[in-house]
Amino acid sequence: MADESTGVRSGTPTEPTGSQALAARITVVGGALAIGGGVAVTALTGSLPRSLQLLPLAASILILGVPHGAVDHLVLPRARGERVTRGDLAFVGVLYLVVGSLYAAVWFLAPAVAFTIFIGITLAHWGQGDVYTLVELASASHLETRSMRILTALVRGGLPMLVPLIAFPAEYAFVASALIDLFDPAAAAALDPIFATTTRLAVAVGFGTLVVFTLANGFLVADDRGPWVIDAVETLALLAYFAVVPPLLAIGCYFALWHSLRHVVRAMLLDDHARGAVARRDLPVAFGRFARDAAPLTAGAVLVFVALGFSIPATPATLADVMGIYLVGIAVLTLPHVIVVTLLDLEVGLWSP
Ligand SMILES: CC1=C(/C=C/C(C)=C/C=C/C(C)=C/C=O)C(C)(C)CCC1
Ligand SMILES: [Fe+2]
Repeated sequence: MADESTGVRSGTPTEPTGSQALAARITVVGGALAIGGGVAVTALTGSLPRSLQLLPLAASILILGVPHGAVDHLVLPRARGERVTRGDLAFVGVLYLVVGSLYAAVWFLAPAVAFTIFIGITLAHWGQGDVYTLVELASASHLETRSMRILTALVRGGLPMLVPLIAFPAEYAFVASALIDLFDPAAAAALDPIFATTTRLAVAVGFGTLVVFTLANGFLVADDRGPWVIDAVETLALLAYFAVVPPLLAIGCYFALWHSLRHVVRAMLLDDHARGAVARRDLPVAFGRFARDAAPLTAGAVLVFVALGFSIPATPATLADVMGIYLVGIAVLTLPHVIVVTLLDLEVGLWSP
């Protein structure tokens, strides 16, 4: 069905199909809920206690967040129009086992290094997800070159990873310690220079320059200014969002309703049944299909979190410890997930336009 094509191989943006148009609307609604909800809660409550700020992140264990990666064993064959074979399952299983174990070992041996890697992976991965949505669902003509796509990925990933560092250094340091202390309470001090005013100032100037340069360049090269406006509005809205909403709350809402929802929609468009349901505007069926596909490995991920909780040197005693275990678990599962998503990107030519 050419009408339902989800390929971007041509490099030339095409008119979105019916299911893509609805998919794009879903991402806009999710994004507006995350940003509107986060800003409204912050405006109404001032500074919410951490235990309440953590609620969206906690919900992401079962809602959208963890499940978005739990279909990794299905997406590649579906993107190729093939049936899912035992070989596909084995490939993703071994990938998760090998890459996840190696990276878990880094957490045990050098937790401050592992944390820094985590921030870098997340920056690249959340950036790559937004580039996919802009190219595929918003038909962004200003992202026709690989260099514009890479710049945009750095901007989009930098918003959640760098703006909180500039705006909320104490919260950022708290989260860094919560994760690192699980393995070695002395190790977090190595990251102190990152939170120094001069470092944050340099990050602010460097990242601000990148944002302005990327948006200005996009404006100049865009054939169609509509998608560029979407890109610019989203970028500035996320910039403001991460600058004012306390990061635990901000990241929790963003992870579920921005990054994960966008990937869930992408996965639904790759599945014949879910895509058909989206085309019929039957969202309960589309999300139901996704939930069924994601359920077994979401449960598997929860087992990984529990196993991690038992393996760390410390005995988890506080909410910060539990949050730390969840985030380290996500980190370990995210590295293989990034490899699958990158293969998926390559499948549709996202990085060779
Ligand atoms: C919670 C939190 C942080 C880190 C969150 C990260 C790094 C989350 C990564 C999630 C991933 C990779 C999900 C999978 O797609 C920061 C930025 C230190 C700031 C303080 C709050
Ligand atoms: Fe992801």
